[in-house]
Amino acid sequence: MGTMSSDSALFGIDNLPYGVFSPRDAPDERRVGVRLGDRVLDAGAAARALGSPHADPLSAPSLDALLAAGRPVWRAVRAELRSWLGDPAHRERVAPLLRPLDTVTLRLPFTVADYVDFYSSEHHARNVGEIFRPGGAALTPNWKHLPIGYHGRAGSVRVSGSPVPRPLGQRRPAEGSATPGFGPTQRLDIEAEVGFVVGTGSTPGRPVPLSALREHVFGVCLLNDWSARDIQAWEYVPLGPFLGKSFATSISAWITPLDALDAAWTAPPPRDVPPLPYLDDASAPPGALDLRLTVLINDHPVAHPPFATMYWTAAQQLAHLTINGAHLRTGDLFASGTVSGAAPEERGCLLELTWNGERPLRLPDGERAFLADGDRVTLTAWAPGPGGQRIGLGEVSGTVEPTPA
Ligand SMILES: O=C(O)/C=C/C(=O)CC(=O)CC(=O)O
Ligand SMILES: [Ca+2]
Ligand SMILES: [Mg+2]
Repeated sequence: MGTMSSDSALFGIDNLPYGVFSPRDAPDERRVGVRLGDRVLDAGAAARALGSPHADPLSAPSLDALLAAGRPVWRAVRAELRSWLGDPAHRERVAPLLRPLDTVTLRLPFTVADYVDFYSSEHHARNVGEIFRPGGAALTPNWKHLPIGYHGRAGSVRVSGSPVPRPLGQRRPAEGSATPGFGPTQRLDIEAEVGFVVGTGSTPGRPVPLSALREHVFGVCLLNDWSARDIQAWEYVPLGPFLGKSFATSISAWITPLDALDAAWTAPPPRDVPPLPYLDDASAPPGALDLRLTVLINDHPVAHPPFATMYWTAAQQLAHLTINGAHLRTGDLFASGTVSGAAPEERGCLLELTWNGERPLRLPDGERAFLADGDRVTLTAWAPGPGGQRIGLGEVSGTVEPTPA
């Protein structure tokens, strides 16, 4: 485990992210857990021991019931957890229900309903435009009018620590050949992103306004949208990413409730093109989140993407996702898009960091244009919390395995 994630200062009483764990000696069980420092509270057992009215959702084998319960319950449960874990009066009953993190296995914490991936970093979009469409406009004409996205494959979302086999696929025919290349991807990449987890669904036909974000979104996770650039570059015209991004998407095991991120809201970049009214956040409260990401390859930091620089916010993404009448369901996951800042060391994928392989990264264990088999990629992040503390967002990691024989 990375040293940052074991820093108990990042997971204090003002954080309390949710996950699902199996005790090491009972791998088939699934229990809702709440992280405090380097320990995990068996939340269902605590709720039963302390006579909580919310013992049912907390005793479920996933976060699904808690997500569906809605914001008043999310807030009530958080207040209870703060009291159980912070008030000395409860210490004796709660202490035996806190387990060291290294005695549990963390699981995918909720059932992923629909998965959407946005493309909301202007820096990323400009860089990728220059790399993939040289000579064309870096931004497509629609870019500043709507948050571009694509529907991904919910079933390929996996929890941190799950291996990522190198995908197989077609690539552009070699010069002078009429037949596409085929084989394990030669350009396996990462995309450092933030995922938003929907709790409360919405009504079909009723768009969700910007102001309703917090009624629907329960919390955030870290997300790595593993991408095969050679497969993607050949397949994606005209309908967009397909097999180049549907083989694996990894999320962190801990879902940080939005209620833990109150101190992290900040103003998004200036909107130089006024958006249509349903996307216009000029008079809305600050809609960007100040999350500081780090990308590590084999524990070596390679980038520090700043989430606050994203052009389109989560509220705008949700408003756009539903403007045609599409509705939200509990467990929907929407990802921010690759987080890239203005500076070269703030870029959230290897495609940009190495400029499509032209300028390989120098790591302690050799040069990397794209990922090698055996590489372990980790994303971590923190956010400002109350009183100058830091709120840890945990980590999402995955190790690249060779294509199965
Ligand atoms: O501009 C393109 O052709 C491709 C862009 C991406 O691959 C980025 C993507 O998946 C969305 C994102 O994560 O920002
Ligand atoms: Ca992506
Ligand atoms: Mg994906």
